Amino acid sequence: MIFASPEAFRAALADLPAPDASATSAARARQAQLTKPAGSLGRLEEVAVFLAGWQHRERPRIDRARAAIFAGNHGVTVHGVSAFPSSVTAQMVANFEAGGAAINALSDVAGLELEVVALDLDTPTADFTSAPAMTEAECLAALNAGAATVASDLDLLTVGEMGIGNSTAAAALCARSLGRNVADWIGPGTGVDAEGIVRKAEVVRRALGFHADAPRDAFETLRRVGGREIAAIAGAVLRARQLGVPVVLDGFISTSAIAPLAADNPAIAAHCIAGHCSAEPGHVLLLARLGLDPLLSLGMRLGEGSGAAVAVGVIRSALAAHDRMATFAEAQVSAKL
Ligand SMILES: O=C(O)c1ccc[n+]([C@@H]2O[C@H](COP(=O)([O-])O)[C@@H](O)[C@H]2O)c1
Ligand SMILES: Cc1cc2nc[nH]c2cc1C
Repeated sequence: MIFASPEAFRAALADLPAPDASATSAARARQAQLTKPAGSLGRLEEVAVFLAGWQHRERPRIDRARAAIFAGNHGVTVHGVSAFPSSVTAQMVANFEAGGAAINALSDVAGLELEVVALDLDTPTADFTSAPAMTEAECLAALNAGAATVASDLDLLTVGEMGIGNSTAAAALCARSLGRNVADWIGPGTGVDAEGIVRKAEVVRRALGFHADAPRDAFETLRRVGGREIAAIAGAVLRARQLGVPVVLDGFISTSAIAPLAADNPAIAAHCIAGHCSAEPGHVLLLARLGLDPLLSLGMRLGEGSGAAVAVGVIRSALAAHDRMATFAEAQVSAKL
């Protein structure tokens, strides 16, 4: 067990490593010498410098990268909060294993090792409108399942999830961690209609009321209104930070996993890139609160790490330019007047 107790998780969250300042400045200096007007590769330049800092090298690379996809089931689905039945979670895990899902195609193209972790699908979390979603032991197990997917030799980790009903858990996590009106965090998820959206908001309001007097730290919030796959993402992101592995986040649900962590330590998102901005309406608000500027905005709202995988193509382009371009001196190109 990497996080042996809730206290060990809290201690890790309180003690986040910083990026390597000398690798960051070496990469920035290299960018200034490459054969292009300063800043002309825009965000690609920032991505290369960002990865240099977290990978501790002037020329970051992606030799080994993993897409970790976590699946969990949710007791809150008894309230009719999803357009699909809970059985789809296990069916989609089988589809991931058979190679037929979007993430299979997209992780392959992006050069990512795909690791699918199904978390106790036969035992949904408790209905969090009337009980904590998980016991302490269950939440700890999920955090550790996430942490276990992070190897120290990974150059990059992308995270994703599959869990019918989890857009309601994500909304509850955001509302409890970050405030705002509950309705701001509610959206169609897999495609519920207007009545479904009203129902989801009512469920989240009830859950916030039920847990109002409970402790508000990250572990308790994940345990009370999160889910196993969401806690696993939180554990993976925190473990990646400890090991110096940069992370690409996916959509609203993946990103919601770090909302409670950010409430305790706002620096948690510093090693994360937002791969994309999902069409789920809360995502744009959540990214702004975390200080994350998404790389892509393609109207995607699938989950399962799909947007993060597509963003890896852009990240690879950023690193290829940073690594392979000639400097003004090498190419004998005249510098700016
Ligand atoms: O991540 C997103 O932005 C996202 C937006 C909408 C839906 N999803 C996926 O849809 C499922 C959650 O939707 P729902 O309606 O069952 O709460 C879950 O399996 C997610 O992967 C994911
Ligand atoms: C079919 C299907 C695929 C998914 N992938 C991630 N969430 C999903 C939800 C559904 C319903």
